[in-house]
Amino acid sequence: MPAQSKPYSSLYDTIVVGAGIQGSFTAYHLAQRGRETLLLEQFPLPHSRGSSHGQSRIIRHAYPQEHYAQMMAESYRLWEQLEAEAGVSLYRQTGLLVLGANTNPEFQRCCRTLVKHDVPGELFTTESLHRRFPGIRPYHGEVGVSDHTAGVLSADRALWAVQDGFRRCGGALHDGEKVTDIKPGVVVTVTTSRGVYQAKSLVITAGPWANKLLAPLGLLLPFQTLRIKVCYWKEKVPGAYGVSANFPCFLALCAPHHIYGLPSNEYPGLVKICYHSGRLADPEERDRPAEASALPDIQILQDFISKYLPGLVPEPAVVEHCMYTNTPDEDFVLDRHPKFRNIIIGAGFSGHGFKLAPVVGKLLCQLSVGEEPSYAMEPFRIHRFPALPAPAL
Ligand SMILES: Cc1cc2nc3c(=O)[nH]c(=O)nc-3n(C[C@H](O)[C@H](O)[C@H](O)COP(=O)(O)OP(=O)(O)OC[C@H]3O[C@@H](n4cnc5c(N)ncnc54)[C@H](O)[C@@H]3O)c2cc1C
Ligand SMILES: O=C(O)[C@@H]1CCCCN1
Repeated sequence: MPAQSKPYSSLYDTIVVGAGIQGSFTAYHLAQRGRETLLLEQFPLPHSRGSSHGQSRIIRHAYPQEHYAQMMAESYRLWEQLEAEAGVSLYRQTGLLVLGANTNPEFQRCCRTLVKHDVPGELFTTESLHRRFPGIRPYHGEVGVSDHTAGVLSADRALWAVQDGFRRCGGALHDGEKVTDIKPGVVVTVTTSRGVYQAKSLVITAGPWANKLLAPLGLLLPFQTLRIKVCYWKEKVPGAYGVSANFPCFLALCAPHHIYGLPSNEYPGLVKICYHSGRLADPEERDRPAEASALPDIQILQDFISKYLPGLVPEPAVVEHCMYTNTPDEDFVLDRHPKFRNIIIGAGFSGHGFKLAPVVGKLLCQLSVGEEPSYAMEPFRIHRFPALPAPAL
């Protein structure tokens, strides 16, 4: 049994299910407020089966949607606070370049939020873009806008730091302990592979497993769980696309799904470039071989690299895997269960939730303690989905 566990059937203030970045930050905020909190994780930590593992994630102010752009100032502050508390560096500033046609509405919305939030950056014409970033060829005459505040978060290290911070505030983290049953009530009863616990509120942050826990609670959210290929591409001249050469992160606004990249850093000589989509996959069978008709994501990336990034070898050198849990509008779900109001759901982070985890965790903590959330929650409500199945309870 973990050192900090309470006896069988102990009563906690809050139980958080899932120790990915969102559950870990939620638990950290709860413990910082002195709430007795239990964080349960099905796999031994660290693990690479969900969405929060790996070396790197982009952090940026450049968002087309105002509701995310306005959370970023606080998110940067909370990341900085965690770095100071943990005594580790989690963020490296690299800047980010958004590439698109100047008529692209998403590109224009990004430019507007950057101006509105006074984010330092520059606009690039097709010509000035190529002059400033000779490694990029704007193949279809794209223009660019940069966000100088953007950079890379060290994902694995961040996850460890927040879990460590949670424990230092007195929180109990049980890994290798799967939640198998949830009984709603004024006091929620949670059964796991090792015991039974009770809490006044429950937060479900189970990533791609969210619907597996929600279905027995009469709720199926319209999530698509996707397996994403995390591809690294070799530089023809080592370091040419590296952080030390001031190469930025980039986000190319391509149809139907964006392509994004991070400068070479974690694996020297290799640049991370991925497609912002993947094939449908159950997280329990993530690596089951694809059907012949599977998404041609690698070919799409090879084609992009040949056209736009001539200094890279257009063959992936390393391929890793990670899960997205997408909502139809790619906005998160941060809400109470429609029937069981002391059960809070944080899910559907749609491939862009890591940078916002400090604020997401704060909002889920506020919902679970019954406080008014610090931001307008409308974009994240469950009732935005029209055809929810009627709760079977
Ligand atoms: C390839 C890739 C690139 C990305 N790039 C970026 C980026 O650049 N910037 C950015 O901001 N975001 C990015 N994201 C998105 C970000 O990583 C995710 O939004 C975030 O990690 C989601 O975290 P989570 O805690 O919701 O899910 P997870 O990390 O999956 O955590 C859920 C946890 O719940 C546990 N769990 C599930 N069921 C149970 C159960 N029954 N009992 C106990 N535990 C359970 C799981 O084991 C898991 O550990 C990217 C994601 C991927 C996959
Ligand atoms: O959240 C981000 O910044 C990136 C953008 C591109 C897709 C993956 N996530």
